[in-house]
Amino acid sequence: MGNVPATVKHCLSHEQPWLRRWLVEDVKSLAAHENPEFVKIVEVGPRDGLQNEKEIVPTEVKIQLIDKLSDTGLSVVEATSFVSSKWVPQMADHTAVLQGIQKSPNVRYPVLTPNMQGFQNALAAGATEVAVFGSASETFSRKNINCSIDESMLRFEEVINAAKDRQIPVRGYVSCALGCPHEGHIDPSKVTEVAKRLYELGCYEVSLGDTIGVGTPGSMAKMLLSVMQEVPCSALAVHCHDTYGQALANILTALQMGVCVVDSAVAGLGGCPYAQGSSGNVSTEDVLYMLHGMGIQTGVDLSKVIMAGDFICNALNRKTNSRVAQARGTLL
Ligand SMILES: CC(C)(COP(=O)([O-])OP(=O)([O-])OC[C@H]1O[C@@H](n2cnc3c(N)ncnc32)[C@H](O)[C@@H]1OP(=O)([O-])[O-])[C@@H](O)C(=O)NCCC(=O)NCCSC(=O)C[C@@](C)(O)CC(=O)[O-]
Repeated sequence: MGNVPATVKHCLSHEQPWLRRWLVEDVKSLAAHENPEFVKIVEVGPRDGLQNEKEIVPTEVKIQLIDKLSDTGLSVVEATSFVSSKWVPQMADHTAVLQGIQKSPNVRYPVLTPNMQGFQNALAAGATEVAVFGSASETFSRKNINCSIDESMLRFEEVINAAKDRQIPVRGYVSCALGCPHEGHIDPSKVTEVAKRLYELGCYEVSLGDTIGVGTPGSMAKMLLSVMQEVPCSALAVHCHDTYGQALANILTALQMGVCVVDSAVAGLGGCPYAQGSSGNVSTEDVLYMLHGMGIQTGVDLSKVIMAGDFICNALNRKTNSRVAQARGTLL
């Protein structure tokens, strides 16, 4: 058991028979996953990072932010949301943003589409990749997208089928994967069920969201162990908010379990409009610093991301949430 990740040892110490059986069978392949060589970063700052801003951010600022991020080596920059402007006024300029950016051939620009109306608007604006977003919590689903989990799956199925016809890749999100602002604890089996449904409907990647940043390496490991029984690890991403300061530890746990895709936001911007009290996403700068320090490649230039972070923080008149950006110049 010498090579077994610490998180797994911790789980073993809990003596759960199902977990023990699973671990005995699979622990070798799990250990072999330690430290992936390459991690794909999905930059969600322009969408998840800005959607909760009280003051409307000028469209030109959003465009400049995305253009700066496109020049950092990032391969995915989530650009905006085709949701109702009554629900999320900050994303009302989705079409202007998507059409105003300088699209780099090396970068993909997914946009959120909760239903067919959003999908059609996104297509008309020139979107070439979309994302549907579900939840493992019934209450959060109703508050966020105004329908039950089952109803959301019917909407997503329509979007995914329409996207398949046009060969448009669809990413899926599962919110509240480690806790819900309304229901509290969410059972890993519920996360697994929703993730599996999204994957089986045709999402090429399912991002597991700690929407309110309450997870710990313990709950992340338990949740992933459950989800990985139904969805291949290669199709999973983690999306951590940093409310309780656990995001990097949770990401490290996911990496040790074989996850190779991490969502993050430049300058640690963010928060969900339907998850009061949740703080920003883990900052891209801090994730990059950790990954590069572990010898993991990302293809992303940290100093350029820091500059993009400076730009948006100046525009918002805000101090960065990135610890790496704060430390720069004092320690390096
Ligand atoms: C999903 C809806 C649209 C349903 O909203 P609804 O009100 O239930 O929709 P409806 O079908 O009943 O239609 C009502 C009105 O909305 C319009 N409408 C209907 N659909 C659209 C659309 N796509 N775009 C623009 N308008 C739309 C529709 O045209 C109609 O307009 P009206 O006739 O009243 O003038 C709404 O609830 C909504 O926009 N919610 C916002 C959800 C959101 O953006 N949440 C934040 C992102 S999720 C997140 O941050 C979590 C994540 C992904 O980051 C991961 C994590 O951290 O966990």
